[in-house]
Amino acid sequence: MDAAKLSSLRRHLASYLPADLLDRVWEGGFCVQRQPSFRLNTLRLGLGLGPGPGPGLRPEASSGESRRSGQGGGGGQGAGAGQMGGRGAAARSLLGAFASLWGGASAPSVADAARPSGGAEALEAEAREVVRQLLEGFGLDPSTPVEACPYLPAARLLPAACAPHVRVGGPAKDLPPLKAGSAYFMGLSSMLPTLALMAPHPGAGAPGAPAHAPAGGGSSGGSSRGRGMVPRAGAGARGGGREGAPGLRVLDLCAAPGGKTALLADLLGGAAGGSIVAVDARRLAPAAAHEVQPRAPPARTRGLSGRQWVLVDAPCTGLGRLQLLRPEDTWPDGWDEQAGRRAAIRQRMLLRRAAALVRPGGTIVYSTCTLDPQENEMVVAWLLGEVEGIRLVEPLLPMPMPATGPAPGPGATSTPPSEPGPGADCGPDGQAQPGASLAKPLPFATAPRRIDAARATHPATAAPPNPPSG
Ligand SMILES: C[S@@+](CC[C@H](N)C(=O)[O-])C[C@H]1O[C@@H](n2cnc3c(N)ncnc32)[C@H](O)[C@@H]1O
Repeated sequence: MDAAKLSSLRRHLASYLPADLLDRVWEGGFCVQRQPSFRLNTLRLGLGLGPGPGPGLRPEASSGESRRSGQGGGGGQGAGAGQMGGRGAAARSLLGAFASLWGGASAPSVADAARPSGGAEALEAEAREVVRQLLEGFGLDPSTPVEACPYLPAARLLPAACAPHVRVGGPAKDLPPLKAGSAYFMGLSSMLPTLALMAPHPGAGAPGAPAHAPAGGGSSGGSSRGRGMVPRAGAGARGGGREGAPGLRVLDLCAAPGGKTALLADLLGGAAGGSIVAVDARRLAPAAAHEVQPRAPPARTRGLSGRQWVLVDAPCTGLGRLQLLRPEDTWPDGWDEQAGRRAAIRQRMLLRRAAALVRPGGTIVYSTCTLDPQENEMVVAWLLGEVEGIRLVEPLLPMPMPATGPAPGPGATSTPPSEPGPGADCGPDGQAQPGASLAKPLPFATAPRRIDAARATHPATAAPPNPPSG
């Protein structure tokens, strides 16, 4: 990138990032090799395992792994969990809820119940073997402790020492588990959009409460009588599982290359009557659309049929990735001053389409991997002004939601940018930042916004303006 473009990129970032954060983003992007500790914080990676018989790698210790309890205290050891401060108890109970909802040790999920006998053990053994091969491949002691991921039972948090080995396009891709497709690397922030689909939100009623607030009900948040997509902590315990999952139909509107689709399939693998339809403008061989059916339907279906989620993991300028780049990386060569504006037009088109497709009572999650408010807050504010009967809800995530950027514009029916949720503060790629202050929240690169469709008022079917090419 030439000097003129670099300075215009810096001016652009300075228009919405606080100066100290801008410095950190900038340094992280271009001088990362001189700041290895920062890089290590932002590259605390989860290891997803697939394909497997189900989502059930329990967050329990296996040989060489740190032990974690399931319910409640289970969240105490995860990324950033040590910096929960006054929010610690809430965070622990939330993480406990996530763990129990998704197959944690104390509460088998629907998928756990459906898994063929021996499946969990087989997957556990596979996880150990994958971890061993990766650590060996990185030249580390294969008995190095590896933590379970509190948000996804079928994942592991690799030790920070692995970070230098797993950069995009780095040598790790040639290690056997990755070549064989039995594992993939995923930044924790990449899990957030999927978690946001499933997370409860403040004001979510008890199971059995009305599915959603009345149409046009104004802001959500604490006053909402709506119901989260998953039960609250403790609900759906043993023998129950994910009450929100049965009958779920998920449309993954921007699916390629498929990281979040795979995560969704992991998490919903055993849900009765559920399906994921994943589409993308990019053509993937042999076809552009894939339907993923649950692997093993459970014996019985619990209520809440026909729930619908739409995930819009939109194409964007990707400025959040600055943090992850090394000087030799060529990106963001494609960036120019109009890139955000062009991306926003396409994002609006996609969100409008999602709003037309989602059923009343359904949920849209919108996410990007950019820091630019014109592609984030402003796009969501636009949709809220454009479509009646939808509202923004703040999912309770085990990692905080973004709290920066301009408030939504006039006409928006939304909550203001949220306080960070329980958990640790986050860096620009959404990773936990040990030692960062909760009083000064940082933005996410991947910043999922969840929009609930309360009633059947859809935008006109007329297509929005064509997005510019490129
Ligand atoms: C950020 S990527 C999605 C990443 C993906 N969700 C994952 O987790 O692997 C955005 C995707 O949107 C796709 N896209 C762009 N315009 C689109 C459109 N009009 N309809 C559907 N997909 C589109 C791009 O091809 C790209 O694959």
